[in-house]
Amino acid sequence: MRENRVTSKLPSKAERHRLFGSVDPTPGDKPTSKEYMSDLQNEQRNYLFDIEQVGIARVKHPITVEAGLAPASQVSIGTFKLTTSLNREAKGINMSRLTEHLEEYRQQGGTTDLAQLVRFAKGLTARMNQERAELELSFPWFYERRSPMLGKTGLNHAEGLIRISYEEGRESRVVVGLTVVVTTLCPCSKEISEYSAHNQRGVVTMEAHIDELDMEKDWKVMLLNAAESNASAPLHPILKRPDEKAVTEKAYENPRFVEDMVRLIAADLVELKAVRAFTVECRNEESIHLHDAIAKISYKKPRS
Ligand SMILES: Nc1nc2c(ncn2[C@@H]2O[C@H](COP(=O)(O)OP(=O)(O)OP(=O)(O)O)[C@@H](O)[C@H]2O)c(=O)[nH]1
Repeated sequence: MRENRVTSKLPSKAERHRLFGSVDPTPGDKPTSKEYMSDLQNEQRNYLFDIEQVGIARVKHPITVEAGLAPASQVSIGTFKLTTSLNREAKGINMSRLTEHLEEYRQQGGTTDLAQLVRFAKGLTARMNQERAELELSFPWFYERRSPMLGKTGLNHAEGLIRISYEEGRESRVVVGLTVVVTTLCPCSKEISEYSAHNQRGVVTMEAHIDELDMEKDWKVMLLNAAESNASAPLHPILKRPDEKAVTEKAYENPRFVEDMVRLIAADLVELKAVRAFTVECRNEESIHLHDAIAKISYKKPRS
């Protein structure tokens, strides 16, 4: 194969672009200033159907996360979905206003504070001149975790979720969620074996409809505790041998099926005053199968 070398003086960059197909702008007769441009989105006709949600998704954006566990504040990467309703008389939404709204929120120090995000969703209906708006935000949340015997701190992480639905004149619907990974040890395996018991990572996903924005406790810590305190054992970033012995024995002392996990966590969520309804799912990445074991409970508290 011949040596790959530039054999002559390189053409200028403009000549290179032409060589590769760039052409000059073609003069046209369409308006270039906004006020004279056609505005298809705002054309009013009967477009047959109302649309529940139209907007933008997978919008990556820095977000400040405040927490009841150290670190008290961190900048994380949020993934946003921002949508509004659209009546059948309108052709389209003014989509650029969604990211304009998000940019303003960033400049105001955009956090994951629930009351601020409800105000964000309310502001979206006004800016978009639509009846309903929905915000969905997922983000990794890092929290300090100390090892059980030697107190070695490191960072664990869980996946946070906030979903806010706003409609003028109605109570906002605020749903928070957390996906937490824990250790689960199989009760059947422990019961039937002379020694040992198969255990694995269990992925717990909770979503809770809450009705108190100024909650006295951080909802992330509440959900984290509901998952970890009912597991065979929590996970740690750093474990020295005394720590590893402690978590190994703790898991053996607390065997949990996926069914046990969702029932025990559901009991904790029922006891949480701020929680109005919830779903909890546990998915075990079974260490003795190529498949997972799963279980899910959905629950709605009676109206008090
Ligand atoms: N509604 C709609 N807009 C789209 C779609 N695809 C692209 N766009 C957006 O259209 C936007 C421009 O429309 P508008 O946001 O109404 O822009 P504008 O009318 O100049 O802005 P305003 O003065 O705020 O109304 C661009 O940001 C595009 O992202 C689509 O499928 N539906």
